[in-house]
Amino acid sequence: MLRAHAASTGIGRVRQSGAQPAARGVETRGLRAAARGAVAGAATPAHAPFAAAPPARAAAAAAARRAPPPPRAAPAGGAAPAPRSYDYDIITIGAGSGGVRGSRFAASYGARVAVVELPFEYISSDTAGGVGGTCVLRGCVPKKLMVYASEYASAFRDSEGFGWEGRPLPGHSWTSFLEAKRKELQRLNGAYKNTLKNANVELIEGRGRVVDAHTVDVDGVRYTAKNIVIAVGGKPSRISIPGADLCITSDEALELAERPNKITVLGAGYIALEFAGVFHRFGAETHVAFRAPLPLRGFDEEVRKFATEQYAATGLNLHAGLKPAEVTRQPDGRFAVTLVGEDGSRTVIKDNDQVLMATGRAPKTSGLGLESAGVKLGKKGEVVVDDYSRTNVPSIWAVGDVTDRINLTPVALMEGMALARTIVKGEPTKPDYDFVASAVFSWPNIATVGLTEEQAVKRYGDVDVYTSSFRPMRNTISGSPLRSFMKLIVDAGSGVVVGAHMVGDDSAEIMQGFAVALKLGVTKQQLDATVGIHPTAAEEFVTMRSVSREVRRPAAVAAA
Ligand SMILES: Cc1cc2nc3c(=O)[nH]c(=O)nc-3n(C[C@H](O)[C@H](O)[C@H](O)COP(=O)(O)OP(=O)(O)OC[C@H]3O[C@@H](n4cnc5c(N)ncnc54)[C@H](O)[C@@H]3O)c2cc1C
Ligand SMILES: NC(=O)c1ccc[n+]([C@@H]2O[C@H](COP(=O)([O-])OP(=O)(O)OC[C@H]3O[C@@H](n4cnc5c(N)ncnc54)[C@H](O)[C@@H]3O)[C@@H](O)[C@H]2O)c1
Repeated sequence: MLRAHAASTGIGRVRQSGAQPAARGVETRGLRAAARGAVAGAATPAHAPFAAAPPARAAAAAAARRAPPPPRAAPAGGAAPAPRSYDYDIITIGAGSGGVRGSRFAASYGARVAVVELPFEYISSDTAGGVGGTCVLRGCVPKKLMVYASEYASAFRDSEGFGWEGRPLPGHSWTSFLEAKRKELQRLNGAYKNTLKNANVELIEGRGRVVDAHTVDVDGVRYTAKNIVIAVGGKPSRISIPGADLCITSDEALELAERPNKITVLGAGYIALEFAGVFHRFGAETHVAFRAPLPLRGFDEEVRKFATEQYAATGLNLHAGLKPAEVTRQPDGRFAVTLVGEDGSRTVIKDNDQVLMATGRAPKTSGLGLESAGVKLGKKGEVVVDDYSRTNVPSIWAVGDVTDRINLTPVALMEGMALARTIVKGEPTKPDYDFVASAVFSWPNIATVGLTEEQAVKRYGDVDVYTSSFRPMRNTISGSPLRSFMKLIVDAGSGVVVGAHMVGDDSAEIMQGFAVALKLGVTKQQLDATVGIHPTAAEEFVTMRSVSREVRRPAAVAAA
């Protein structure tokens, strides 16, 4: 079965069948389902915050476009007197995961919707972006394509143990890969535009800026809307050290004209470890430098330790407990990175072709006009929203990374869909953040759902921990030293599984199914009663019979 990324689903996947283009086929299904919802919504207009007009009105409104409206008094808090009619029911700024999904669903429920997006470029800036957003154009998709490309290198090496001969390894053309990847991104960008068109969402290309509680400016043209949705996502944030401007970010790492021979990655979060894995598998001498004793802050402590051992076993160079101090250009054009330890000691990593700064991302709110419209921003510049994604200005809402809740595509999709229901259908819907699974597509993969052991102990006090570390069957004769690790965390009181974690091949694929089980409240007993699929690594999750650790709260605390 062929699987491809589909415009319709944000990050969903589609079966390719028949002559119908994959993205289209699924979109039709999605829209049909959504259209059914629209009929249901239309039957109860009294509950809706506004009466939705036929989509044709949106086009007419756009055609009758407009000199800037006369200035309105817009006191902070958005309490400006509302005009009698608006160009749109909803204008969304940003056509990424959250913006596209929310707009599409809102339109399917009958709202007049427009979405504003910057023109397409591979590398984003204040003036460039593209329909599809970060995930599709410079995040999940191109990153995963790079991961796939790099995996062949270790697969070729491992195949020798199984009798495949043919040293040296086949050569890799970076240029052909880059071309293929770019073509795919262009296809996806087009598919997403079609998705919007088919859903009757008007696309306005340009840079959006909020003027007041009901007005958006796009490169000098003003549009009014009953509701404004901010879905502008985030951008890489550079730490302020001398030579920061010499570093690349994830945007550029996806677009390098040549494969680096040596690279240093600063930071040890998702992006750092995923790109480190890619370049390392491609054969680059790869260094990862980070401040903490272990990478992947926020992950289960035991998982962090195990993953660190595995990263080291692949030959990745890890530099723990070091702060980046400076990046300089050497006379030969390459780069030197200086790191400083807590004790003031200095480590210099020389001769890097690239230095990747993967030190986090920041909400893209500067210059968006939010403060002058009275919208409250947080410390990182994130838009502060309530449980329904509403800001302190009642007609302005925000979804996705710009709100800095859980910065993942499926979460942005969920928030967009919930918001469409809230605004258009008049059914206040909170996104549900329980048991959001995620994966780090590093070498090896890490996947997780639910609580870490540390969080579980804090929440439940008495916790049973089941762990298993093993050499996967493939690696018994492939020669790869890599092992896998699985961990289940059980609330000892109820027997409910509250956390599942894995380090190893296929862990992202395996964890998706366990996320469903945990979301439904699976107990350890029910996992034990499940028959495994043999021989797989996944079966280990249903065959961990002996408890590795019983963590119990101190008697005094239990008695209190
Ligand atoms: C390298 C990388 C890898 C990632 N990998 C994964 C992964 O594997 N899995 C996962 O779940 N998540 C991943 N993410 C995170 C994921 O990409 C984001 O969580 C997701 O894209 C957030 O969607 P969004 O709608 O909030 O914003 P975005 O997708 O960022 O979309 C925002 C859009 O708004 C546009 N915009 C910004 N300002 C304006 C303006 N003023 N006017 C008009 N348009 C504007 C931008 O051009 C952009 O298209 C990754 C991120 C990165 C950077
Ligand atoms: N596979 C996925 O699902 C995936 C992949 C990539 C990104 N994402 C999302 O994007 C978000 C951003 O990813 P990210 O890796 O950029 O962020 P992150 O928060 O995961 O990691 C940032 C890293 O930079 C370090 N850092 C921050 N400030 C620093 C400083 N001043 N000096 C030195 N180090 C510093 C942090 O300690 C951390 O190691 C993630 O949190 C995740 O939600 C998800």
